[in-house]
Amino acid sequence: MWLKFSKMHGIGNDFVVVDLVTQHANIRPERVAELADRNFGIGFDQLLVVEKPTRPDVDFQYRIFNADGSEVENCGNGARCFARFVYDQNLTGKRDIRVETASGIMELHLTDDHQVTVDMGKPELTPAHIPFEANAFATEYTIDVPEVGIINLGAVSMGNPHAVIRVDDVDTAPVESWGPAVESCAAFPNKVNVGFMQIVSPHHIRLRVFERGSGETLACGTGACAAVVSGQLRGWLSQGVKVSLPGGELMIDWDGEGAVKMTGPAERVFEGKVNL
Ligand SMILES: N[C@@H](CCC[C@H](N)C(=O)O)C(=O)O
Repeated sequence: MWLKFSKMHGIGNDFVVVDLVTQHANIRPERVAELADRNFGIGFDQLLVVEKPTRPDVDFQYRIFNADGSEVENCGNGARCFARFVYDQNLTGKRDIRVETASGIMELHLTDDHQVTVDMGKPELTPAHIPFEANAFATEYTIDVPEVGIINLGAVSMGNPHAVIRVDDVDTAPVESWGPAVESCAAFPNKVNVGFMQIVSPHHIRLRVFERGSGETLACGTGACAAVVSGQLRGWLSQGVKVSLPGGELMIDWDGEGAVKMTGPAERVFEGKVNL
């Protein structure tokens, strides 16, 4: 069955977005992986699915599939595109939208200046909840990664798991080699997204992210939030941080205790029809 979709991106992290409120389909992981292929499919980092909510206090259910077909808990850049999509497609008239994800409730706000601010919720730092193999919380952990060696990292969940590694220069960071090795190391039983963070100043970082299930992307919203949380906890950053990613910039605000706020753009590229 042919379904309408929108191709969108949030600073280069690109998505196919499908409305399953007014259309019907079963999502099959192997079909998602075929469509994500940049030569033989449409090409995308994640497939975002809009569904009816399962509870009365939210507007939609938001489901996320990585390029390898795995369903995951959260996607920050996707959340901004989700808000733009449901508003532009007239699925809602609200500019403040509540969605349920596999990791909890998110609040999305379409601003007057064509940006989207997302309340990403509180970061989860308890190792067992990330999940990460450690006896107790620490702002920094030292682990031995096969093929890499002993490295220091921060571990944070923004609904999905992130490792944050500080580097001197993101341009020369070993993203292609360390990324997959850390992603699949035993310390993260559900695998992990791997961020490489360069501190420019207490209010500015540069970041590259090797995403679990998708590889390096031009931007990762949850990765930007995790990097800022980790950088603040490790004493390198102050509240209110500009994050420069290969595809553009995000503003991340965290008061050190509560929810993380992320602000950035969301763009529609084209529309099409696909057989899911
Ligand atoms: N691009 C996303 C994150 C998508 C999910 C991630 N690859 C995972 O497996 O957790 C973002 O902008 O946050």
